[in-house]
Amino acid sequence: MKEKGILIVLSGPSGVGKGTVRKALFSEEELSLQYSISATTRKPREGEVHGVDYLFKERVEFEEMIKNDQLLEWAEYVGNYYGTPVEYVQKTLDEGKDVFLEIEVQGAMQVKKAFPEGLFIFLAPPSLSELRNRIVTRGTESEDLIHNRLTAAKEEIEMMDSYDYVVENDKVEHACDKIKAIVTAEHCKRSRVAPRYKKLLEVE
Ligand SMILES: Nc1ncnc2c1ncn2[C@@H]1O[C@H](COP(=O)(O)OP(=O)(O)OP(=O)(O)O)[C@@H](O)[C@H]1O
Ligand SMILES: Nc1nc2c(ncn2[C@@H]2O[C@H](COP(=O)(O)O)[C@@H](O)[C@H]2O)c(=O)[nH]1
Repeated sequence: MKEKGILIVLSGPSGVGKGTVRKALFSEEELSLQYSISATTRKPREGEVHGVDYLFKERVEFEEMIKNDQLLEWAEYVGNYYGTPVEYVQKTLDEGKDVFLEIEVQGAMQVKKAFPEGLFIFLAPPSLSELRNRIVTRGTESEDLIHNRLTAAKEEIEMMDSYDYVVENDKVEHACDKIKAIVTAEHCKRSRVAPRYKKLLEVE
């Protein structure tokens, strides 16, 4: 039977740099990660593309997905729904490929229940003032939404102990190198090489 891929979950407060670090990680060919595109009812930001950044849905469409059990997890975050389509995740893991989810904390905790064997990484900001600075500098959110996201951030940061690893995003390259090392080590830990050696020893 084919060895399953690893389900990698990256969480962290809005603006910490999850998307930026993810893009850096995906340029690392040796990791060969598959990105799970989330569904959301949030309106697209300038430059965001349906089917690339998100599957943009109306609320009724999203609620249909919930009703039809099409989501591995979902959460309401700062007034919008976000969720992970289950079919892609299941199919890709079964093909032996690693799947990468970039999701907030409530959803990550649901995934942990369904996939305790997943690899859970929390990306932390150097400080709350730097977090605020990053959301403001990105320029995608109104002052009200920045306030709401920072309020959610404080609750999210309190949950970081529930993750397997906490990585500080001080510099993108450093955070990326650390996550790469974590994923590589996880592969070594789960490697099928070990049973192969056991078989060799039987022959001896
Ligand atoms: N290490 C870093 N140092 C300085 N700026 C950073 C760093 N990482 C990301 N940024 C910047 O911070 C802003 C937010 O980054 P990004 O959009 O990747 O965050 P996010 O965690 O994916 O946010 P969200 O959850 O809201 O989608 C961007 O302008 C990005 O360029
Ligand atoms: N629980 C889930 N959270 C998700 C999913 N996709 C993205 N997210 C997280 O939502 C917030 C806000 O995202 P934004 O794009 O509006 O800034 C952020 O923390 C994302 O990581 C998902 O499928 N499920």
